[in-house]
Amino acid sequence: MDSETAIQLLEAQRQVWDHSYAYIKTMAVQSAMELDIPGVVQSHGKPITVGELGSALKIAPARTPFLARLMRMLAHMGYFVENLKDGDDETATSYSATLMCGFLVKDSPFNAATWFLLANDPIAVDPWRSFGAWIRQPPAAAGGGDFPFTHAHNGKKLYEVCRDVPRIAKMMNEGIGRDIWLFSKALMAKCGSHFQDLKSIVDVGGHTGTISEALAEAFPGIHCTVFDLAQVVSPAGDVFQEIPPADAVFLKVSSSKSYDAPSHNTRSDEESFFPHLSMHTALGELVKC
Ligand SMILES: C[S@@+](CC[C@H](N)C(=O)[O-])C[C@H]1O[C@@H](n2cnc3c(N)ncnc32)[C@H](O)[C@@H]1O
Repeated sequence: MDSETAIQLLEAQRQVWDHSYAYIKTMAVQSAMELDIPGVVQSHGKPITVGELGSALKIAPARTPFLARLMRMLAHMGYFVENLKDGDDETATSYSATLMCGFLVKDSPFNAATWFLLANDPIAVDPWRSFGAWIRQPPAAAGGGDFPFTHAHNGKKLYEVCRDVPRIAKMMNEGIGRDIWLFSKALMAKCGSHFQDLKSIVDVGGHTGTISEALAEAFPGIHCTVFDLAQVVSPAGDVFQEIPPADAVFLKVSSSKSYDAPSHNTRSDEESFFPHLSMHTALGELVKC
């Protein structure tokens, strides 16, 4: 083997190893949340050393080197800024919180813990586990509903699982609620003026009405209708049956793309796995910022 091939193979192997151990990042975030590390670092008010953090978390000194490794990992992932000290004493390294860290703080209005638990729940992970088995099966008869998700959940789509499993419904409602809170602030800050001439609007898949509340507060003249499924609001409806009349339909489009990347409105990966998202492309966007 020539040296160039050897180096290319080693690099390829490194990437495969990265993927083999990808779960470590997820587990590091989970451990940080369980220990409330983000809350302790943020409330400290200034960079906190690993030693101080260990004391605050009541961790035995013998275990502090493990805490140091966890903190280093979380810093590499973007949750903390690391301030290295000269010398070998890992416990003297200090850390301060980044914007990302705020999403893991318990009392934050945009805390992402529930979403994290949902994303790692067997309900979400099982479709991936059975993907190989599903894709080898002959396609189901026409009529829709043939997805890895439905295959893993006895033919049920995500919102049917939500309707039938209270634990998932609770996590979805809480997770979506926190997500919309932040989104509604960004929406009003970045494109609030798009709504000013409207007399009425219907928020399709509007959950419990957080966006409508923000709209009504900014533009008291707008009549907002929140339109969602029966397990979320009452009166309820199904977007595939009818949408109440209004000057405009508001529909937030989910995308896996970065907020900085140009949007080409293609089917996202999630859309293919979670059939409920197809309603987003079925109706298109009202507001493009
Ligand atoms: C991912 S949440 C999005 C909530 C909010 N619009 C946002 O942008 O954050 C999707 C919402 O669509 C609702 N939904 C799903 N299928 C629906 C349907 N067939 N008709 C009406 N609402 C639906 C769900 O109950 C949920 O509240």
